[in-house]
Amino acid sequence: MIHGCPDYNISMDIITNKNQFHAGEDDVKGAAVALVRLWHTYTLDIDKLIKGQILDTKTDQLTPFDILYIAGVVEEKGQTYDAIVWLHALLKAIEERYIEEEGDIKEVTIVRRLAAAYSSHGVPWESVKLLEEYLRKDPTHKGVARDIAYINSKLRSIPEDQRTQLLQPPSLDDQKRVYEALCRGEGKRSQSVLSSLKCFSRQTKIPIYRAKEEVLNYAPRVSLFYEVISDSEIKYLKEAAMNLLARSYIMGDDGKGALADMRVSQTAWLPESSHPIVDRLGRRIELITGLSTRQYPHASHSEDFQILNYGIGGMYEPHPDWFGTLLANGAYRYGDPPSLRASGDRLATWLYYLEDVKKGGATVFVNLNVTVPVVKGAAAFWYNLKRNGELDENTWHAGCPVLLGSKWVSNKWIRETGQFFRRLCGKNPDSLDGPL
Ligand SMILES: O=C(O)CCC(=O)C(=O)O
Ligand SMILES: [Fe+2]
Repeated sequence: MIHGCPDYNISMDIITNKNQFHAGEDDVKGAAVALVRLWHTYTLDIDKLIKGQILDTKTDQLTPFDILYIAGVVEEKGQTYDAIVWLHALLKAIEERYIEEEGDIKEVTIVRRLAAAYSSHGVPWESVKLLEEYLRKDPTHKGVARDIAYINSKLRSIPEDQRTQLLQPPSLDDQKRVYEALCRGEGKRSQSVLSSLKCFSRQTKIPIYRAKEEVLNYAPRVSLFYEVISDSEIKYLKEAAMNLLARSYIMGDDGKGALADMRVSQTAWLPESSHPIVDRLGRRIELITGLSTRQYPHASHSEDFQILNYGIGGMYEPHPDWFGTLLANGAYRYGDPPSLRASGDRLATWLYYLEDVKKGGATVFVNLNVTVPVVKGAAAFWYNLKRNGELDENTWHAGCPVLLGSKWVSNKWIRETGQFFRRLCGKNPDSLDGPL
Protein backbone atom coordinates (compact mmCIF):
# COMPACT_ATOMS: atom_id res chain seq x y z
CA MET A 1 0.00 0.00 0.00
CA ILE A 2 1.43 3.35 -0.98
CA HIS A 3 -0.19 6.51 0.34
CA GLY A 4 -0.67 9.14 -2.32
CA CYS A 5 -0.16 6.66 -5.16
CA PRO A 6 -3.68 5.44 -6.05
CA ASP A 7 -2.70 4.15 -9.50
CA TYR A 8 -0.17 1.81 -7.97
CA ASN A 9 -2.62 0.57 -5.36
CA ILE A 10 -5.29 -0.08 -7.97
CA SER A 11 -2.86 -2.03 -10.21
CA MET A 12 -1.76 -4.11 -7.22
CA ASP A 13 -5.38 -4.88 -6.35
CA ILE A 14 -6.13 -5.98 -9.90
CA ILE A 15 -3.06 -8.21 -10.12
CA THR A 16 -3.67 -9.69 -6.68
CA ASN A 17 -7.27 -10.54 -7.48
CA LYS A 18 -6.61 -11.83 -10.98
CA ASN A 19 -3.71 -14.05 -10.05
CA GLN A 20 -4.83 -15.05 -6.57
CA PHE A 21 -1.41 -13.85 -5.62
CA HIS A 22 0.10 -14.61 -2.23
CA ALA A 23 3.65 -13.48 -1.58
CA GLY A 24 6.10 -16.37 -1.13
CA GLU A 25 9.67 -16.29 0.24
CA ASP A 26 11.10 -15.49 -3.21
CA ASP A 27 8.72 -12.55 -3.63
CA VAL A 28 9.66 -11.10 -0.26
CA LYS A 29 13.37 -11.54 -1.02
CA GLY A 30 12.80 -9.97 -4.43
CA ALA A 31 11.14 -6.97 -2.75
CA ALA A 32 14.12 -6.56 -0.40
CA VAL A 33 16.59 -6.65 -3.29
CA ALA A 34 14.42 -4.21 -5.25
CA LEU A 35 14.36 -1.71 -2.40
CA VAL A 36 18.14 -1.76 -2.08
CA ARG A 37 18.42 -1.41 -5.86
CA LEU A 38 16.23 1.70 -5.80
CA TRP A 39 18.22 3.21 -2.94
CA HIS A 40 21.41 2.59 -4.88
CA THR A 41 20.33 3.63 -8.36
CA TYR A 42 18.57 6.80 -7.31
CA THR A 43 20.97 7.62 -4.43
CA LEU A 44 18.00 7.89 -2.07
CA ASP A 45 18.46 9.11 1.48
CA ILE A 46 18.47 5.92 3.56
CA ASP A 47 17.12 7.56 6.72
CA LYS A 48 14.12 8.93 4.84
CA LEU A 49 13.62 5.58 3.11
CA ILE A 50 13.46 3.87 6.50
CA LYS A 51 10.91 6.43 7.63
CA GLY A 52 8.81 5.54 4.56
CA GLN A 53 9.53 8.75 2.72
CA ILE A 54 10.30 8.26 -0.99
CA LEU A 55 10.66 11.69 -2.57
CA ASP A 56 7.25 13.32 -2.00
CA THR A 57 5.44 10.04 -1.33
CA LYS A 58 4.80 8.56 2.08
CA THR A 59 4.67 4.81 2.60
CA ASP A 60 4.79 2.70 5.76
CA GLN A 61 7.90 3.02 7.91
CA LEU A 62 10.25 0.01 7.87
CA THR A 63 10.48 -2.03 11.07
CA PRO A 64 13.75 -3.25 12.64
CA PHE A 65 12.75 -6.73 11.45
CA ASP A 66 12.36 -5.47 7.85
CA ILE A 67 15.78 -3.83 7.92
CA LEU A 68 17.55 -6.84 9.41
CA TYR A 69 15.83 -8.99 6.80
CA ILE A 70 16.89 -6.67 3.95
CA ALA A 71 20.48 -6.61 5.23
CA GLY A 72 20.46 -10.42 5.44
CA VAL A 73 19.17 -10.84 1.89
CA VAL A 74 21.73 -8.53 0.32
CA GLU A 75 24.53 -9.99 2.42
CA GLU A 76 23.60 -13.44 1.15
CA LYS A 77 23.95 -12.06 -2.39
CA GLY A 78 27.49 -10.87 -1.55
CA GLN A 79 26.54 -7.19 -1.17
CA THR A 80 28.21 -6.90 2.24
CA TYR A 81 28.86 -3.18 1.85
CA ASP A 82 25.15 -2.51 1.35
CA ALA A 83 24.31 -4.69 4.37
CA ILE A 84 26.72 -2.64 6.51
CA VAL A 85 25.19 0.68 5.44
CA TRP A 86 21.65 -0.57 6.15
CA LEU A 87 22.58 -1.96 9.57
CA HIS A 88 24.30 1.32 10.51
CA ALA A 89 21.17 3.19 9.44
CA LEU A 90 19.09 0.92 11.70
CA LEU A 91 21.38 1.61 14.65
CA LYS A 92 21.10 5.33 14.00
CA ALA A 93 17.29 5.10 13.75
CA ILE A 94 17.12 3.37 17.14
CA GLU A 95 19.59 5.83 18.68
CA GLU A 96 17.54 8.77 17.39
CA ARG A 97 14.36 7.02 18.52
CA TYR A 98 12.37 7.16 15.32
CA ILE A 99 12.45 3.38 15.39
CA GLU A 100 11.90 1.38 18.57
CA GLU A 101 13.72 -1.84 19.44
CA GLU A 102 11.37 -4.69 18.51
CA GLY A 103 11.00 -8.04 20.35
CA ASP A 104 14.34 -9.83 20.28
CA ILE A 105 15.87 -7.17 18.08
CA LYS A 106 17.84 -5.01 20.49
CA GLU A 107 20.79 -2.71 19.89
CA VAL A 108 23.16 -5.53 20.75
CA THR A 109 21.60 -7.86 18.15
CA ILE A 110 22.24 -5.27 15.47
CA VAL A 111 25.78 -4.52 16.66
CA ARG A 112 26.67 -8.21 16.51
CA ARG A 113 25.16 -8.57 13.02
CA LEU A 114 27.05 -5.50 11.88
CA ALA A 115 30.30 -6.88 13.30
CA ALA A 116 29.74 -10.11 11.37
CA ALA A 117 29.10 -8.11 8.18
CA TYR A 118 32.35 -6.14 8.66
CA SER A 119 34.23 -9.42 8.98
CA SER A 120 32.63 -10.83 5.80
CA HIS A 121 33.55 -7.61 4.03
CA GLY A 122 37.23 -8.22 4.90
CA VAL A 123 37.67 -5.59 7.61
CA PRO A 124 37.42 -7.63 10.86
CA TRP A 125 39.35 -4.96 12.80
CA GLU A 126 36.31 -2.73 12.32
CA SER A 127 34.18 -5.49 13.89
CA VAL A 128 36.40 -5.47 16.98
CA LYS A 129 36.26 -1.67 17.26
CA LEU A 130 32.46 -1.72 17.09
CA LEU A 131 32.04 -4.55 19.59
CA GLU A 132 34.50 -2.96 22.04
CA GLU A 133 32.60 0.28 21.85
CA TYR A 134 29.40 -1.57 22.74
CA LEU A 135 31.11 -3.45 25.56
CA ARG A 136 32.09 -0.16 27.16
CA LYS A 137 28.35 0.63 27.47
CA ASP A 138 27.37 -2.86 28.61
CA PRO A 139 30.52 -4.46 30.13
CA THR A 140 28.78 -7.59 31.38
CA HIS A 141 27.56 -8.77 27.97
CA LYS A 142 29.15 -12.19 27.63
CA GLY A 143 28.13 -12.78 23.99
CA VAL A 144 29.86 -9.61 22.82
CA ALA A 145 33.00 -10.42 24.84
CA ARG A 146 33.02 -13.87 23.22
CA ASP A 147 32.64 -12.36 19.72
CA ILE A 148 35.63 -10.09 20.39
CA ALA A 149 37.76 -12.95 21.62
CA TYR A 150 36.82 -15.03 18.58
CA ILE A 151 37.58 -12.32 16.02
CA ASN A 152 40.84 -11.42 17.80
CA SER A 153 41.95 -15.05 17.59
CA LYS A 154 41.44 -14.90 13.80
CA LEU A 155 43.15 -11.52 13.60
CA ARG A 156 46.36 -12.84 15.11
CA SER A 157 47.44 -14.15 11.71
CA ILE A 158 47.16 -10.64 10.21
CA PRO A 159 50.14 -8.34 11.07
CA GLU A 160 49.10 -5.10 12.83
CA ASP A 161 50.36 -2.87 10.00
CA GLN A 162 48.10 -4.66 7.52
CA ARG A 163 44.96 -3.99 9.49
CA THR A 164 44.51 -0.62 7.91
CA GLN A 165 42.20 -1.21 5.00
CA LEU A 166 39.14 0.98 5.34
CA LEU A 167 35.57 0.12 4.53
CA GLN A 168 35.29 0.54 0.76
CA PRO A 169 32.18 0.48 -1.40
CA PRO A 170 32.49 -2.07 -4.21
CA SER A 171 33.64 -0.52 -7.47
CA LEU A 172 30.94 -0.58 -10.13
CA ASP A 173 31.90 -1.55 -13.65
CA ASP A 174 31.72 1.29 -16.16
CA GLN A 175 28.53 0.10 -17.79
CA LYS A 176 26.69 -0.16 -14.48
CA ARG A 177 27.93 3.28 -13.40
CA VAL A 178 26.72 4.88 -16.64
CA TYR A 179 23.43 2.98 -16.46
CA GLU A 180 22.67 4.26 -12.97
CA ALA A 181 23.71 7.82 -13.84
CA LEU A 182 21.48 7.81 -16.93
CA CYS A 183 18.58 6.49 -14.86
CA ARG A 184 19.03 9.47 -12.54
CA GLY A 185 19.00 11.73 -15.60
CA GLU A 186 22.66 12.64 -15.13
CA GLY A 187 23.85 11.63 -18.60
CA LYS A 188 26.32 14.16 -20.00
CA ARG A 189 26.21 15.05 -23.68
CA SER A 190 28.16 17.80 -25.35
CA GLN A 191 26.45 21.03 -26.36
CA SER A 192 27.28 20.39 -30.02
CA VAL A 193 25.54 16.99 -29.95
CA LEU A 194 22.52 18.41 -28.15
CA SER A 195 22.17 21.27 -30.59
CA SER A 196 22.23 18.89 -33.58
CA LEU A 197 19.11 17.07 -32.37
CA LYS A 198 15.72 18.03 -33.69
CA CYS A 199 11.97 17.46 -33.73
CA PHE A 200 10.01 17.40 -36.95
CA SER A 201 6.93 15.88 -38.52
CA ARG A 202 7.97 12.93 -40.59
CA GLN A 203 6.36 11.88 -43.82
CA THR A 204 4.79 8.44 -43.77
CA LYS A 205 3.54 6.15 -46.48
CA ILE A 206 0.25 8.04 -46.65
CA PRO A 207 0.46 11.76 -47.44
CA ILE A 208 -2.17 12.90 -44.93
CA TYR A 209 -0.47 11.28 -41.96
CA ARG A 210 2.77 12.70 -40.61
CA ALA A 211 4.44 11.40 -37.46
CA LYS A 212 5.85 13.66 -34.74
CA GLU A 213 9.45 12.51 -34.43
CA GLU A 214 12.05 13.67 -31.94
CA VAL A 215 15.54 12.46 -32.79
CA LEU A 216 17.39 11.67 -29.56
CA ASN A 217 20.53 10.38 -31.25
CA TYR A 218 22.00 10.10 -34.74
CA ALA A 219 24.36 7.19 -35.52
CA PRO A 220 22.63 5.09 -34.54
CA ARG A 221 19.38 6.92 -34.81
CA VAL A 222 17.19 6.66 -31.72
CA SER A 223 13.84 8.39 -32.08
CA LEU A 224 10.80 9.05 -30.00
CA PHE A 225 7.50 9.26 -31.90
CA TYR A 226 4.74 11.13 -30.07
CA GLU A 227 0.99 10.38 -30.08
CA VAL A 228 1.24 7.08 -31.92
CA ILE A 229 -1.09 5.03 -29.70
CA SER A 230 -4.42 6.23 -28.32
CA ASP A 231 -5.83 5.83 -24.80
CA SER A 232 -8.44 3.32 -25.98
CA GLU A 233 -5.79 1.24 -27.79
CA ILE A 234 -3.68 1.30 -24.63
CA LYS A 235 -6.67 0.23 -22.54
CA TYR A 236 -7.27 -2.71 -24.87
CA LEU A 237 -3.63 -3.88 -24.76
CA LYS A 238 -3.48 -3.74 -20.98
CA GLU A 239 -6.75 -5.56 -20.49
CA ALA A 240 -5.87 -8.25 -23.01
CA ALA A 241 -2.45 -8.73 -21.39
CA MET A 242 -3.66 -8.75 -17.80
CA ASN A 243 -4.67 -12.43 -17.70
CA LEU A 244 -1.62 -13.54 -19.65
CA LEU A 245 1.13 -11.82 -17.65
CA ALA A 246 3.92 -14.11 -16.41
CA ARG A 247 7.46 -13.46 -15.16
CA SER A 248 9.73 -12.26 -18.02
CA TYR A 249 12.59 -14.36 -19.35
CA ILE A 250 15.88 -13.52 -20.98
CA MET A 251 17.56 -15.47 -23.77
CA GLY A 252 20.01 -17.95 -22.21
CA ASP A 253 23.35 -18.90 -23.83
CA ASP A 254 21.73 -22.07 -25.13
CA GLY A 255 19.10 -20.00 -26.91
CA LYS A 256 16.39 -21.00 -24.45
CA GLY A 257 14.43 -18.66 -22.20
CA ALA A 258 15.86 -18.27 -18.68
CA LEU A 259 14.78 -16.50 -15.52
CA ALA A 260 17.29 -13.90 -14.42
CA ASP A 261 17.81 -11.26 -11.75
CA MET A 262 18.75 -8.78 -14.49
CA ARG A 263 15.16 -8.65 -15.76
CA VAL A 264 12.32 -8.15 -13.29
CA SER A 265 8.96 -7.64 -15.01
CA GLN A 266 5.91 -9.48 -16.25
CA THR A 267 5.37 -10.35 -19.90
CA ALA A 268 2.42 -11.24 -22.12
CA TRP A 269 2.47 -11.86 -25.88
CA LEU A 270 -0.23 -10.80 -28.33
CA PRO A 271 -0.16 -11.74 -32.03
CA GLU A 272 -1.46 -9.18 -34.50
CA SER A 273 -4.20 -11.62 -35.50
CA SER A 274 -5.59 -11.64 -31.93
CA HIS A 275 -7.69 -8.48 -32.41
CA PRO A 276 -8.18 -5.72 -35.02
CA ILE A 277 -6.68 -3.18 -32.58
CA VAL A 278 -3.46 -5.19 -32.26
CA ASP A 279 -3.35 -5.54 -36.03
CA ARG A 280 -3.82 -1.79 -36.41
CA LEU A 281 -0.93 -1.12 -34.03
CA GLY A 282 1.29 -3.26 -36.24
CA ARG A 283 0.13 -1.45 -39.40
CA ARG A 284 0.94 1.89 -37.76
CA ILE A 285 4.55 0.81 -37.21
CA GLU A 286 4.75 -0.13 -40.88
CA LEU A 287 3.35 3.22 -41.87
CA ILE A 288 5.88 5.19 -39.85
CA THR A 289 9.04 3.08 -40.26
CA GLY A 290 8.44 1.79 -43.78
CA LEU A 291 9.31 -1.71 -42.52
CA SER A 292 7.05 -4.76 -42.65
CA THR A 293 5.62 -6.32 -39.49
CA ARG A 294 3.54 -8.95 -41.33
CA GLN A 295 3.02 -12.22 -39.52
CA TYR A 296 2.79 -15.57 -41.31
CA PRO A 297 2.64 -19.23 -40.29
CA HIS A 298 6.30 -19.41 -41.37
CA ALA A 299 9.03 -16.73 -41.49
CA SER A 300 7.11 -13.76 -40.07
CA HIS A 301 8.51 -10.27 -40.48
CA SER A 302 8.01 -9.43 -36.79
CA GLU A 303 7.37 -11.04 -33.42
CA ASP A 304 4.07 -10.86 -31.56
CA PHE A 305 3.60 -7.70 -29.49
CA GLN A 306 5.24 -8.12 -26.11
CA ILE A 307 3.39 -6.32 -23.32
CA LEU A 308 5.59 -5.65 -20.31
CA ASN A 309 4.58 -4.55 -16.85
CA TYR A 310 7.19 -3.47 -14.30
CA GLY A 311 6.23 -2.90 -10.68
CA ILE A 312 8.19 -0.77 -8.22
CA GLY A 313 11.86 -1.83 -8.41
CA GLY A 314 11.24 -3.68 -11.71
CA MET A 315 13.88 -3.10 -14.40
CA TYR A 316 15.83 -4.62 -17.27
CA GLU A 317 19.60 -4.19 -16.97
CA PRO A 318 21.75 -3.26 -20.00
CA HIS A 319 21.41 -5.69 -22.89
CA PRO A 320 21.23 -5.72 -26.68
CA ASP A 321 18.01 -6.94 -28.33
CA TRP A 322 19.70 -9.01 -31.04
CA PHE A 323 20.42 -12.74 -30.88
CA GLY A 324 23.85 -12.21 -32.48
CA THR A 325 26.17 -15.18 -32.22
CA LEU A 326 23.31 -17.49 -31.33
CA LEU A 327 22.04 -16.89 -34.79
CA ALA A 328 25.47 -17.03 -36.38
CA ASN A 329 26.09 -20.41 -34.71
CA GLY A 330 23.06 -21.84 -36.40
CA ALA A 331 21.09 -22.18 -33.14
CA TYR A 332 18.55 -19.94 -34.71
CA ARG A 333 15.42 -21.48 -33.37
CA TYR A 334 15.79 -20.49 -29.68
CA GLY A 335 12.47 -22.16 -29.15
CA ASP A 336 10.98 -19.86 -31.77
CA PRO A 337 7.62 -21.00 -33.06
CA PRO A 338 7.51 -21.96 -36.77
CA SER A 339 6.12 -18.53 -37.55
CA LEU A 340 9.51 -17.06 -36.60
CA ARG A 341 11.90 -19.70 -37.87
CA ALA A 342 14.04 -18.28 -40.62
CA SER A 343 12.98 -14.74 -39.67
CA GLY A 344 16.56 -13.70 -39.01
CA ASP A 345 17.74 -11.41 -36.25
CA ARG A 346 15.94 -8.55 -34.50
CA LEU A 347 16.66 -5.81 -37.01
CA ALA A 348 14.76 -3.09 -35.17
CA THR A 349 12.86 -2.42 -31.94
CA TRP A 350 9.65 -0.43 -31.65
CA LEU A 351 8.64 0.32 -28.05
CA TYR A 352 5.18 1.76 -27.33
CA TYR A 353 4.90 3.50 -23.93
CA LEU A 354 1.52 2.67 -22.44
CA GLU A 355 1.70 4.66 -19.21
CA ASP A 356 3.57 7.57 -17.68
CA VAL A 357 5.77 6.36 -14.84
CA LYS A 358 5.57 8.55 -11.75
CA LYS A 359 9.31 8.34 -11.14
CA GLY A 360 12.08 6.28 -12.77
CA GLY A 361 11.64 3.68 -15.52
CA ALA A 362 13.33 5.54 -18.41
CA THR A 363 14.84 3.57 -21.29
CA VAL A 364 18.57 4.37 -21.45
CA PHE A 365 21.28 3.70 -24.04
CA VAL A 366 24.46 3.08 -22.08
CA ASN A 367 26.97 3.54 -24.93
CA LEU A 368 25.29 6.68 -26.25
CA ASN A 369 24.54 8.52 -23.00
CA VAL A 370 20.93 8.78 -24.10
CA THR A 371 17.93 8.73 -21.76
CA VAL A 372 14.55 8.15 -23.44
CA PRO A 373 11.80 9.48 -21.17
CA VAL A 374 8.68 7.38 -20.70
CA VAL A 375 5.84 9.32 -22.34
CA LYS A 376 2.39 7.76 -22.49
CA GLY A 377 1.22 7.42 -26.09
CA ALA A 378 4.73 7.75 -27.55
CA ALA A 379 7.06 5.07 -28.94
CA ALA A 380 10.83 4.70 -29.17
CA PHE A 381 12.37 3.24 -32.31
CA TRP A 382 15.88 2.17 -33.26
CA TYR A 383 17.75 -0.29 -35.47
CA ASN A 384 19.76 -2.94 -33.62
CA LEU A 385 21.76 -3.87 -36.71
CA LYS A 386 23.85 -1.66 -38.95
CA ARG A 387 22.84 -1.29 -42.56
CA ASN A 388 25.34 -3.99 -43.56
CA GLY A 389 23.77 -6.42 -41.08
CA GLU A 390 26.48 -6.15 -38.38
CA LEU A 391 25.39 -5.96 -34.74
CA ASP A 392 25.42 -2.36 -33.55
CA GLU A 393 27.08 -2.39 -30.12
CA ASN A 394 25.88 1.15 -29.56
CA THR A 395 22.32 -0.07 -29.17
CA TRP A 396 22.91 -1.65 -25.75
CA HIS A 397 20.08 -0.30 -23.63
CA ALA A 398 18.22 -0.85 -20.36
CA GLY A 399 14.89 -0.22 -18.65
CA CYS A 400 15.63 1.73 -15.44
CA PRO A 401 14.12 0.62 -12.14
CA VAL A 402 10.64 2.00 -11.49
CA LEU A 403 10.82 4.18 -8.40
CA LEU A 404 7.18 5.21 -8.10
CA GLY A 405 4.12 4.06 -10.03
CA SER A 406 4.22 1.21 -12.50
CA LYS A 407 5.50 0.94 -16.04
CA TRP A 408 3.66 -0.53 -19.01
CA VAL A 409 5.32 -0.83 -22.40
CA SER A 410 4.79 -2.90 -25.49
CA ASN A 411 7.55 -3.82 -27.89
CA LYS A 412 7.52 -5.14 -31.39
CA TRP A 413 10.69 -6.72 -32.64
CA ILE A 414 11.03 -6.41 -36.37
CA ARG A 415 13.03 -9.23 -37.91
CA GLU A 416 15.39 -9.11 -40.90
CA THR A 417 13.16 -11.21 -43.12
CA GLY A 418 10.84 -9.06 -45.18
CA GLN A 419 12.94 -5.91 -44.93
CA PHE A 420 15.44 -6.57 -47.72
CA PHE A 421 13.96 -3.98 -50.05
CA ARG A 422 12.78 -1.73 -47.22
CA ARG A 423 16.02 -1.01 -45.45
CA LEU A 424 18.76 -0.92 -48.03
CA CYS A 425 22.51 -1.26 -47.51
CA GLY A 426 24.45 1.96 -47.27
CA LYS A 427 27.49 2.95 -49.34
CA ASN A 428 29.67 1.91 -46.42
CA PRO A 429 29.03 -0.10 -43.23
CA ASP A 430 28.66 3.04 -41.14
CA SER A 431 26.21 4.80 -43.42
CA LEU A 432 23.55 6.55 -41.40
CA ASP A 433 19.87 5.87 -41.73
CA GLY A 434 18.49 8.58 -43.93
CA PRO A 435 14.83 9.44 -44.25
CA LEU A 436 12.90 6.32 -45.17
O1 LIG B 1 11.38 -1.29 -20.63
C1 LIG B 1 12.16 -0.70 -21.35
O2 LIG B 1 12.30 0.53 -21.28
C2 LIG B 1 13.03 -1.47 -22.29
C3 LIG B 1 12.54 -2.86 -22.55
C4 LIG B 1 13.54 -3.65 -23.30
O3 LIG B 1 14.62 -3.23 -23.54
C5 LIG B 1 13.22 -5.01 -23.77
O4 LIG B 1 12.15 -5.54 -23.43
O5 LIG B 1 14.05 -5.59 -24.50
FE1 LIG C 1 15.63 -4.42 -25.00
